[in-house]
Formats: sequence, structure tokens, C-alpha cells
Amino acid sequence: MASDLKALRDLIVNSIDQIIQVCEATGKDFPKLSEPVQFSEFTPDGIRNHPKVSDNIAIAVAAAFQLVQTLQSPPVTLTTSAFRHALPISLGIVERGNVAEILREAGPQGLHVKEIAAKNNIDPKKLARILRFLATNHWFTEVAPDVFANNLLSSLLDTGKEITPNFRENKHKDSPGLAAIAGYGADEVIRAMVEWPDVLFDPKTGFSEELNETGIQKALNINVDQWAYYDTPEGQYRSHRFNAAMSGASKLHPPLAVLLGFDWATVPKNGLVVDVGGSGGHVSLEIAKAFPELNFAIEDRPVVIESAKKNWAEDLPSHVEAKKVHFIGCDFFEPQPKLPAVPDVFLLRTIIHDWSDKFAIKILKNLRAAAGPNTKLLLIDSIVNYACESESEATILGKAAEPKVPAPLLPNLGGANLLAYSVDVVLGACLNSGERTIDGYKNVIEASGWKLVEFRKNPASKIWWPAMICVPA
Ligand SMILES: C[S@@+](CC[C@H](N)C(=O)[O-])C[C@H]1O[C@@H](n2cnc3c(N)ncnc32)[C@H](O)[C@@H]1O
Repeated sequence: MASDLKALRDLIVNSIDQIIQVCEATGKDFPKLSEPVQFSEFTPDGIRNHPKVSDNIAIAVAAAFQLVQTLQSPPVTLTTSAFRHALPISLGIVERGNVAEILREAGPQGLHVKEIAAKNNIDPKKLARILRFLATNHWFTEVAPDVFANNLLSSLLDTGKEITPNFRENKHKDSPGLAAIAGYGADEVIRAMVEWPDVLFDPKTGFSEELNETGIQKALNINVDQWAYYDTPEGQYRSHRFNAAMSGASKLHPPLAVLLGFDWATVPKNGLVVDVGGSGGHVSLEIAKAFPELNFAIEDRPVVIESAKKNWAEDLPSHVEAKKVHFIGCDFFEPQPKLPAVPDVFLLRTIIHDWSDKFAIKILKNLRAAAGPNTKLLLIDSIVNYACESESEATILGKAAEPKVPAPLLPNLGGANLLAYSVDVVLGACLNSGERTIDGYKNVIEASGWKLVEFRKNPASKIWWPAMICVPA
């Protein structure tokens, strides 16, 4: 009787007990939902980055999510799911209304909604409803009727900046990038998602792999693809916000992941790492700080590469002055530009998932043509696991040698792993691309003249951004 309920309950109890044991053994408290975030949480010392804690979080969250789906009345789940868009839209409204910044000074006693609304010109009655809906989802706390304070989650929306008259234009520049993710999700992403069903059911576009036949064209009334749109004067605000969101995305996975995803110490002294589609150069910056003897080339679209120059000049001027970093505006659909040396590593973090197979293969073939016999290709991207057992995951991803995900959880950890699957669908709507299964990755890697030789799991995460190491085939 009720065996699934008992199993889910036991998984939750056991994993929470293990997390508490680590807290006790390390003397670290677990962050409270009621208190604003401490950014030290995103360092290797953050309690969630302890490997045992991270593993048990995955089990507890997967079990808790499955428990909700099991226990709650199915029509209630259906209707709540059908209206789920209320969440990103509400987050977008409070992000645009700078509510987290407004609440920063107020601290735990919070501010009455009328005082918040006086600062952002939103109807206080409507704002109260939005904030109450968010507080019910554990974003913000309603500390007294109509009085709201920041909590752990809402504090992520605080850029930490003062609200100035032209705040909106500059809000996301040099920010932690998390408010930018909320703004991006509530704007071009959700607009494209809304249009996607029409694009999918239209026989002219439903099977397209092209970037200019997606939901985003209909949503923003543009003919060009998302990247070209970001380069236009109208696209500037969204472009800056997107770039900030990309650096914010680094906080989604444990720190040092890029350092642990590859043996950087094996790259010869003064070797060259080419960060393809490196955006603001934030990923290579992390590597350069840990391995200062390496040289870097950061490649991106010419408009974007300017932000990388600025970031490096501020963050690691010694490398810039020593000419150990090169900033190259280019198009990765063209042959590789002249590089200072034969690359030791081509690094592509969250690039291949932006492109459907035909484009991904073109990018990787261009890199293959510029590779030397010892060049490594390092792909860092989510791998979406099948929601069932799979032979290729058992062998290529080494799952056969690992402890099995306990029943009755899904083998892909279900609710604990929704982020990768959500990004997959978003990419479909915006770019006609998506995350891949390991079989999907193997296909594009092999079709472009590379060979997958090592798959490396993120040591502090069962689920997020593994590394695929490839060599010339
Ligand atoms: C999802 S972002 C990834 C950024 C970075 N690698 C990271 O992990 O944060 C994709 C990057 O690809 C760049 N990109 C898109 N099309 C490109 C092209 N044709 N040539 C070069 N870079 C391009 C974008 O400007 C953007 O910076």
C-alpha cells in the first residue's frame, strides 16, 4: 500500500539527514530561504557545492517534486501547470520594476507595497497581487499584510546597484547577471515561446533548422536571427542583458567546473586556448587566473568582443599587457582566423547547443580544419538524458558503473534536472536548436571529423554541464 509514497518519503528523509550530517561535520549552516543570498555560496566552499550535499540535493529535490506530482489532485496540477507562465511573467515585472533593489535598504522588516509602488510607478493593488503570488512561490516574504521583504530567491534579482535616472539602460552592465536571466526569460524568451506552436504547426517552418524561422521572428517582428538582431541598434538593450545573463549563468553550476572539466595542467606552457564564442571572456578568465602561463584567444562576434576586451582589461590587466590574450572578432561559420599558434584547446561552452545539427557540424568542421594533430576540442554543454534507461548512457556516460538512481525516481532525476530540459525547449523556440542526448552529441562530433574520447562529469553536480573531450578523428 502506498509503496511509492513511502519510498519517496524515505528518499527525502535519508537525503536531508545526509545534508544535515555534512553541515554538522563542517560547521556550516544551510542557507535559509528567509535570508538574502550570500555570494560566498557560489564559491567552492558554498555548502551546496560539497559533493555529498550536491548529490543529496539532487535526490531530495527529485523525490519532493515527484511527491507533489503524485500527491496533488491531477486536475489541480494540470491547471497550475497550464498557468505556470504566471511565474516568469511576474518575475519579469518585479525585475523591470526594480523591486529587489527597492527592498534592499528595508532589510527584513520590508516595505509596504504602497512605498514600493511609489518608487516604480506600478499600481500598488496590482503589485501586491504579483508580490503575493511570488511570495507564495517562495520569492520574497510577505512579512505583514501588504508588506514585503527580500528573501534568498528575490535577493538574486538585486543587481546591487543604486537606482539612477537611467537605471534601466545600465542596470545589467557589470551586474552579477542573475536579474538579467529573469529579465531575458520574461521578455524575448517567453514571447518566442508563445509564438512557437504556430511556427511548429506551420508546414513551411515546422521542420526548419534555420535560425530565422523560429518563434523569435514572430515575437519581435524581425526577419533576422537572434544574433543578428542583437547587433542592431534596436537590439542593444536586449543584447547587453543577454551577455550579462550569460555571465550570470556561470552561477548555475558549481564553481571551478571549467577547471575540473579538463586537465589544464597538461596543456604545454604558453599553449593556446581558443575560447570560441567566448562572449565577455568570463570562462577563459577563470582558467587564466588558475593557469596564468596559458595564452588565450577569445573569439566572438565583433560587437561582443569589445565587452571581452573591457572585462579582461579590468579583471586581468597583466595578461592583456603581456599580450597573452588575443581578442578576435569573427564568424565561426567562416574558416578560423589567423591565430598566434596552432591551438592546444578549442573550448566551446554552451555554443553547440545554440545550433541545429547542420550548423553545429559546420562550426566543428571549421575548427577541425584549423586543428593540429594534438589539438583537443572541449565541449561544455548540458547533456539531456533520456527519461528512461539507455544503453548509450550506460556505456558512453559510464552510468553502468555508477550507483543507480533509486526507484521510483526517474533515471534522469526528473524534477531535479528540469533546468536543462527547460533550456532545451527555449532553444527550440528561439534558435531552432536545443540540448542534445549523448547520441545527438556523438553524431555531430563524428560528422565533423572529431572523436569523443572522454566524458567528464561535473564533480560537484550530478546533472549540470559535463565536459566532452574530443580529438581529431
Ligand atoms: C550562449 S553564448 C555562450 C557564451 C560563452 N561561451 C559562455 O559559456 O558563457 C553564445 C555565444 O556565441 C556567440 N556567437 C553567435 N553567433 C556567432 C558567430 N557566428 N560567430 C562567433 N560567435 C557567435 C554569441 O555572440 C554568444 O556570445
